[in-house]
Amino acid sequence: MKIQLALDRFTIQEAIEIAAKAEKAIEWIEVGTSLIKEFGVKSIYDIKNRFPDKTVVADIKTFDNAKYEFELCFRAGADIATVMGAAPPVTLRTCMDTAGQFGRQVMVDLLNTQAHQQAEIARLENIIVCQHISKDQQEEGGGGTWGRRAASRSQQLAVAGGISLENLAAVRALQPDVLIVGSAISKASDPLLAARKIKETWEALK
Ligand SMILES: O=C(CO)[C@H](O)[C@H](O)COP(=O)(O)O
Repeated sequence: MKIQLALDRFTIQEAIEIAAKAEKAIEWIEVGTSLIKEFGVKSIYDIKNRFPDKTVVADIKTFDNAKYEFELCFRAGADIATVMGAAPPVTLRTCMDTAGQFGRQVMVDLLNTQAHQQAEIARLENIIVCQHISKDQQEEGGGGTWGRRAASRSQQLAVAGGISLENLAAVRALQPDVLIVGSAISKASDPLLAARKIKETWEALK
């Protein structure tokens, strides 16, 4: 299991400082959608530049204009960029093609996808699918559940949305490859300790 630290609603400098604190206990760093919207692809560039050995995920949540947006992310140094699974099939194909040209990867966010879209996505090879309970669903309270692992063995499963020590057992049952954790680490008084506790608890749940 890898931890992807999601950095949202910070300045670039704050995001770098939090990632630096948690660095030893996380594998992937997500440049959150909010950072990309507020500061542009400079946020991706600065974070990859500071953490060249980490896998950097640009959570751009592409829905259209896939080639342009994915090229922006990859040229800025992202190893992985995200696309919404509810986007038109041509957009998903273009993301896959663009990632292939750069030797990078695609994460497909299943938020609000319909069954027929999930079935199409399950056929894609070598992607990361993300089961995601959105911020709005979290804030509304109790809305949304994480789905199950897709059929394709070449796909990795990531799970996101309000993950904390309290719901780790439920998340563990989904057998994800990647745990996307934001606030539970980034808002903790000691982000390194918070990330380590998640890892230890995860191991203890085996
Ligand atoms: O994609 C996201 C928001 O759109 C975040 O990465 C995700 O929600 C993780 O943050 P948190 O653990 O605070 O929910």
